[in-house]
Amino acid sequence: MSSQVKGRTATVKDREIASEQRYVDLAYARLEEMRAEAQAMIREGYRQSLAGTKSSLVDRDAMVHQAAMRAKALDVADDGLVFGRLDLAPGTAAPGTSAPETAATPSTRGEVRYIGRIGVRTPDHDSLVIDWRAPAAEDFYRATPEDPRGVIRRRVLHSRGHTVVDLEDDLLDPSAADDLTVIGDGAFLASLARTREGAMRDIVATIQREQDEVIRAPADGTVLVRGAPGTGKTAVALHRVAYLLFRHRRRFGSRGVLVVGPNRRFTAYIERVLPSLGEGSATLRSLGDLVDGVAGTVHDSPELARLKGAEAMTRVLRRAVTDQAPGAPDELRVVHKGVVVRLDRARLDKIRNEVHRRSRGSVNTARARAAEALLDALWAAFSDLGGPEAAAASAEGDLGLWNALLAADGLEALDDSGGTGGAAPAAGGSNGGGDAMRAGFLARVREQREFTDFLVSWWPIRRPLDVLRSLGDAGRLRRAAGRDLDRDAVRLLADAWSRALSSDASPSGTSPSGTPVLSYQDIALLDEIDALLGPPPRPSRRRRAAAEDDPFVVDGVNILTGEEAADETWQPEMQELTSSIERLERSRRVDDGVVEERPEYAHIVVDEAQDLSPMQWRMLGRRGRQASWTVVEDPAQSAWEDLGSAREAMEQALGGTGGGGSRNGRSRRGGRSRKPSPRRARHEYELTTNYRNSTEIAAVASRVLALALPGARPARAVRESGIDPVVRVLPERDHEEAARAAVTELLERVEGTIGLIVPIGDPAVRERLAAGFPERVQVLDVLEAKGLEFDAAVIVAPETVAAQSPRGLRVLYVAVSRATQHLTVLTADPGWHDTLTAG
Ligand SMILES: Nc1ncnc2c1ncn2[C@@H]1O[C@H](COP(=O)(O)OP(=O)(O)OP(=O)(O)O)[C@@H](O)[C@H]1O
Repeated sequence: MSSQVKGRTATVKDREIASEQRYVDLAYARLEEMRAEAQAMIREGYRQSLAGTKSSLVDRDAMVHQAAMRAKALDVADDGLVFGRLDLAPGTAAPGTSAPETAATPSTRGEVRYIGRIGVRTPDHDSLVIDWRAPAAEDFYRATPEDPRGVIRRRVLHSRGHTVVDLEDDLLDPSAADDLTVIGDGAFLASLARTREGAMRDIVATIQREQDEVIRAPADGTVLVRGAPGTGKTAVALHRVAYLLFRHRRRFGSRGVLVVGPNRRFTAYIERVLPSLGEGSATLRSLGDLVDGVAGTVHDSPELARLKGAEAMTRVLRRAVTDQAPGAPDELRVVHKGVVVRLDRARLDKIRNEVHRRSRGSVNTARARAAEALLDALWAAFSDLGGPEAAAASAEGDLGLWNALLAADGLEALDDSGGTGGAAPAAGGSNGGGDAMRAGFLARVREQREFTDFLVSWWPIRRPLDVLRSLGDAGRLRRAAGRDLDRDAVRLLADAWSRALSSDASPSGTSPSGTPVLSYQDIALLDEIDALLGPPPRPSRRRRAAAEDDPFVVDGVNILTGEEAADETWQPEMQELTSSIERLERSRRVDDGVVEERPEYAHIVVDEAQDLSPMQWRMLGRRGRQASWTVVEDPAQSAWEDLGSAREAMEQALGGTGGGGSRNGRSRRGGRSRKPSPRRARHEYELTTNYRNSTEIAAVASRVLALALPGARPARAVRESGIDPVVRVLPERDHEEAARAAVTELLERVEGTIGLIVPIGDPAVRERLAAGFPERVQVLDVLEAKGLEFDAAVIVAPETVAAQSPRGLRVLYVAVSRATQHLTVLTADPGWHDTLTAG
C-alpha cells in the first residue's frame, strides 16, 4: 500500500522535497557544464575566424550561431528547470530515458523520468531531464487513472529559482504503488488561484491531457480548437508553437511561425509565454499590426466593422484602384511638328479601362503598359489629323533632326525620300517608312515633358493609404461601390475615412501628430489594396548611363515603374525637381510607410478566430498560402454578425486559396481566383475545463451564455473560491463613481490585476475612470477585453453592452468571463440583477 500523506506529515514531505532537490541540483550542475561548453564553442568559433579562410568563416558563423542558440536555450531553464517526475511500472523503461539512480529512485522500482523545460543529458548521454516536448514526456501529460500508460505516480515539482518548494502527486495506478509516497495538497488548483500579474505565464508543468492532445496534434493541415472562455485555448496554442518549433525546427524555424491576436493589449499579455519556453523566433502580431508601416489601433462601430469587413469590399476596392486617380488631368495634349494632338477624358477613360483589363490587377506595374497605350492613341490621333503627311512634307528640311532622333532610338536612318533603305515614303502606313515615321513620332513624344508629367499624374504610383484616403470622397466611393454598398453605407464609410484619413482631418480623426487613426478593419483593407496595386517600386541597380538615356527617368526616378534609378552619383538636391507631383510621390514613399514585402509563414496561429471578418481572413490567407494552421476560437464569444461569410473566407484562407495577390510572383496576383486546392487535413478539438473562473463566476457567465447562445454548453469550472460575485443596481448617472469605488475596494482585496470593463464609447470616459489608479488597474472597453484575464473585474452597464450591437450578448459573455476571483457588476436595470444572480 502507498503511504498517503496528503498534507499530513510535514516531515515525509520535507524528506521527499529534499530528495528531489538533490536531483534538481544534479541537473543544474550539468546545465552549468553545458552552458560552459556552449560558451567554449562560441570562443572556438571566433578563434577559427582568425584563420581567415572563406570556408572557416562560414564554419565559424555556423558554429557560433549554433552555440549561441544553445546558450540561449539553456538560459530559459534557469527558472524551474525540472518540474515533473514520472514513476513507471517495472518493465516499462525505454532505452536512454531513465534517470540515473538517486535516493528517490531505488533500483527495485521501474523507470523514473524527470521532465523539464529543456533536455539535459550526462556527458555519457544518459538522460537527466527530458524536454517536455519530447515523445518520452508525453506520458506526463496524458496518463490518467483510467489510462495510466504504465505510470504509477506523476509528481509535479514546484520551484522558486533552483529551489524545490512544493510537490504534488497524482497516483494513477494505486495497485502498483506499493511503497511510493504520495504528496498532495491541491497545488494544481492552488496554482490556478494564483495572483495574475498582467502577463500570461506558461503552463508547462500542469498541461492537462485534453490540452496536450492539441499541443501535439499533427503538424500538417489545420488544427481547429474550440472551447469556452478560460479553457486554455490561448495557452495551448502558444505551447503548440513551442512544440512545433522543437519537433520540426527545420520546417517551421526557417519559414517562420506567425501568431495573430486581436489587439496589442492581447499580444502584450501573451508575449512572455513563448520566450519563457525558450522560443524567441515566432512572430507575434495583432490584427492591427500585420501590415508594415501602418497600425490599426481602434475598433470601428459594429455597423462600420460589418461594412468594412464584408467580402463585398474586395469588389469595391478593385473598382477604386482602377478608377481615375485623384487629381488626374482630364486631357493629354502634345504638340508635334506644329500639330496639336489631344486625347480627351472619354478617350483617356477608355485607355485606362483597357489597360486595367489587360493587366488584371497589379495596377502600379501596369504604368508602362499605360504609357504605351497612350502613345499608340496619340499616334492614331496624329494620323487622323493628317500629321504624318505634314511631317513627311517637312521632312526634307528636317531630315537631319529626324535621323538624330531615330539613331537615338537605335533605328535606321531615313533616306532622302523619307523612307529607309529605299522604301517609298509613307504617311502612317504599315510599311517600313510608316513604321519609321511612327517610331520617330513616338520617340519625340516620349521625350516631351508634357507627356511625362501627364503620365505621372494620370497614372501615379499609388499607395494603399492614398487609395483608402481617396474613398473619403463620397462621390468617388459611390463610383467604386457599384451595387455592393447602398447610399447609407457609402455615406457612413466616406464620412469615417474622410475624418480619419484626409490630410486636413479634424483632430478627432487623427492623432495629435497628424498620423491617421486606422481601425483594425482598415488594416485588412489596406492589405487588400496593396495586393491589388502590386509590388511597390524598389530601387533598381540600373546604371547612370542607362538612366541618362532613358527618357522615362526623370530626376532619378523611372516614371513608368516608380523605381529610383540607383545611381551613386545622383544627388536629389543637385537636380531641380520640376514637378511638384514627383516630389510628393518621392516623399510619400517614406511618409506613408510603404508596405514592404509581405512575408509568408510556414505556420499561422489565429487566436480569437471567431471575430475575424472575411477581409481579415483574406489578409491572413495571403500570409499563409503554403502554411499549416492552428485556429483557436469560441463561436459563443463572437462579435461578428455574419459568421457564415467569415467561415467561407476562413475556408478559403486555410485551403490556400485565400484572396489577393502575391509579392513574389510565384502565385496569383491581385485577387484573381485560382482553382481551389484539395482540402487540407483538418483536426478538430474541444477543450472542456475552465481553468480561469471560479465556479461562482462561471455560474454568472453561464447565465449570460444561455441568453447569448441558447443551448450552448458551458465549460466545467474546477475551482471554488467561496467568493460570490456582486451585482449592484444603481442609476446610470452614478455608474462612474460606483465603478471607481468598486475598484478602490478591490485594490485592498486583491494583489493582482483589476479590469474595469465598460461599454464601447468615448475614450475620455475611460481616461476619467482610470485617473489616479495604479498600473494593475486596466480600464478597457468590452472589445479590448478579449482574451485577457484579471484577478478581479468590474463590469459597467451590462444592459448597454448587450444592446450595443446585434451580438451584444456575446460580447457581454466575454466581459463576465474575465475574472479569476472577484466579479462586480454595476447595472441600472434590476432585470439584469435578477438574470445574473438567477433570482
Ligand atoms: N493546464 C493548465 N494549468 C494551469 N493553468 C492553466 C491551464 N490551462 C489554462 N490555464 C490558465 O487558465 C487561464 C485561461 O487560459 P487561456 O487564456 O488560454 O484561456 P482561453 O480559452 O484562451 O480563454 P478566452 O476564450 O477567454 O480567451 C490562463 O491563466 C491560463 O494560464
